[in-house]
Amino acid sequence: MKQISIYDTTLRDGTQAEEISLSTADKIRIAGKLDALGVDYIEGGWPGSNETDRSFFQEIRQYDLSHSRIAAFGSTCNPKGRAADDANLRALVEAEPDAVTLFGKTWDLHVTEALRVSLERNLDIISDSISHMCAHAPEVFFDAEHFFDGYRKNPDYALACLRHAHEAGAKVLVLCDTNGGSLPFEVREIVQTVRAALPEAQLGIHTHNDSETAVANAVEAVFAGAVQVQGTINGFGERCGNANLCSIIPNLELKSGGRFRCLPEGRLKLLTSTSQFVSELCNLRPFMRQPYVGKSAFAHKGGVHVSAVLRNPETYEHVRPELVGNEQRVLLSDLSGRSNILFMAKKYGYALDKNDSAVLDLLDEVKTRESQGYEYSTAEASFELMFFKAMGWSKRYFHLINFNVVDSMREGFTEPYAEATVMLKVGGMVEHTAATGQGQVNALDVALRKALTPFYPTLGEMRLEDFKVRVLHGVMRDSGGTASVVRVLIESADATDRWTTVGVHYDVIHASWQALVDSINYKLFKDDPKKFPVGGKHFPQSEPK
Ligand SMILES: CC(=O)SCCNC(=O)CCNC(=O)[C@H](O)C(C)(C)COP(=O)(O)OP(=O)(O)OC[C@H]1O[C@@H](n2cnc3c(N)ncnc32)[C@H](O)[C@@H]1OP(=O)(O)O
Ligand SMILES: CC(=O)C(=O)O
Repeated sequence: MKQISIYDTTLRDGTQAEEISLSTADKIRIAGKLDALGVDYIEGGWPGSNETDRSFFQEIRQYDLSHSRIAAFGSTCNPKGRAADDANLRALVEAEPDAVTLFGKTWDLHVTEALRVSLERNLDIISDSISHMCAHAPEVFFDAEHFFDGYRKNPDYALACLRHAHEAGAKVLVLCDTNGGSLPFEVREIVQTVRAALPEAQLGIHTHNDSETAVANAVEAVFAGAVQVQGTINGFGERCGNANLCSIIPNLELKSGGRFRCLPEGRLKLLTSTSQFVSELCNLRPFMRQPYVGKSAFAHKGGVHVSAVLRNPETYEHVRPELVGNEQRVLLSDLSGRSNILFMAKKYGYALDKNDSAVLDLLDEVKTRESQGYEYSTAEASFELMFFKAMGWSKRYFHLINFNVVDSMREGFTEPYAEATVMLKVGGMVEHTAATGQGQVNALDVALRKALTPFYPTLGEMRLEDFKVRVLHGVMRDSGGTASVVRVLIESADATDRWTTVGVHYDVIHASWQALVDSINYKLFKDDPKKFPVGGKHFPQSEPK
């Protein structure tokens, strides 16, 4: 089995993405996760560029990384001077990394148009910069910027640049598809040609995703002989992004017939949590449809798929989700069949029969409600309540007597004023509370919890995390009128769980009320020690976790 060196550039090229900006503290935390994942190199940034990157290299020295080596990035020296006097190269040395990666021009167009020097002078810049850096850093890699474009236009010159870097001491020559315009067949051919021209050199690959082929290009390069892959977690990076390591690593480890290994034994299963952690710190919502690590990567919605997957996961899953730390999910919707209900039942601890009337009734209810605008693939907590009700759970934690919400503007105030009153019956007592809030829904939420918390103190731990309203243009109110229906999705959380509930109505306040009530009922239900067994004819197989 051949070991492929994984070089992560999330902290450098990843931060060149339009919406990403990381502090030194963020970078340190991500570096810790990458080390735990077991990437070989973590490129921390460009010390000659800014204070955040400089301080990253200072701080990271205080940590004992278990596996990864820290790399610093920069350009070859300024064309007007020599490497020994170059401020950018000095900053790289002062950063004291384990490895330095220098990028240099290999496309003649860039030499004459961007650097504005002769082709000869650029070769001298490469040799001078690499040999200077080799004298000051433990390892030096050469990122051959625009190599594939350069090779297509002027192959002899592009190869001459590589040769100069190699002879000056670069350990790996990394072929970069900087503009992301290459296709896999070209990458394979060019990597093979370079290997034949420089048989003694080690090659790496660094691809961008402008043609949506960055992952395929990197994989092709490895099959053609590249030993190092540069990429980022989640494919974050300049323009359309870099090659996504969350796809490249499992592709190589799981699909090459055992030819390649990228991570230390047992680390592949950390991939999904690493991907989520990096998205979170970059303040980006994880991309659901991301292969391998996305929430939808192993989510089955169509009844035909679910039925087959329950019999044998291989029928609709290219790899087992556990291998990359992900999980199989089954979604409920109007495309569901009885198998979807059976899957959820099993998850909640019930072994039901496909012909059980409760299964048919639940499926019917899901389909009817979905046609009215409810959406259970996201709002699983609302479905869970519906499921347990069908299983015989009849406890009501509270009864609504009435609620009122007002929204008004008052003289002398610039912000609207929202107030809610709620009257409930809880355990035989009538509770009447009022609250103000930032908007009507917030006022309602506060009043509801104020009424209930004395009876159910754990509600104090619950937070409202997200509130989404969507107008459903295709769904009209029952009266046949022209007003559209709105769907409200509320995401709530406590210290251990996160759950989503749904409400649908032509009035946004009523839709919100439904979702709020489900959210509170779900919290009380999940914390209720008396919920099993629920009685009736459907007893759980075992208590679900
Ligand atoms: C393909 C890549 O992703 S490479 C990485 C790109 N990332 C970044 O650019 C982020 C960090 N960059 C920076 O902080 C700044 O651009 C700095 C500090 C590096 C330079 O800033 P400035 O000196 O103000 O120059 P500016 O950014 O306007 O232009 C880039 C300079 O680098 C030079 N340059 C570009 N590539 C190279 C190279 N391989 N070798 C030497 N010089 C180079 C350009 O010719 C230009 O210099 P000039 O204006 O003297 O002709
Ligand atoms: C070096 C680099 O980031 C590139 O060529 O894309």
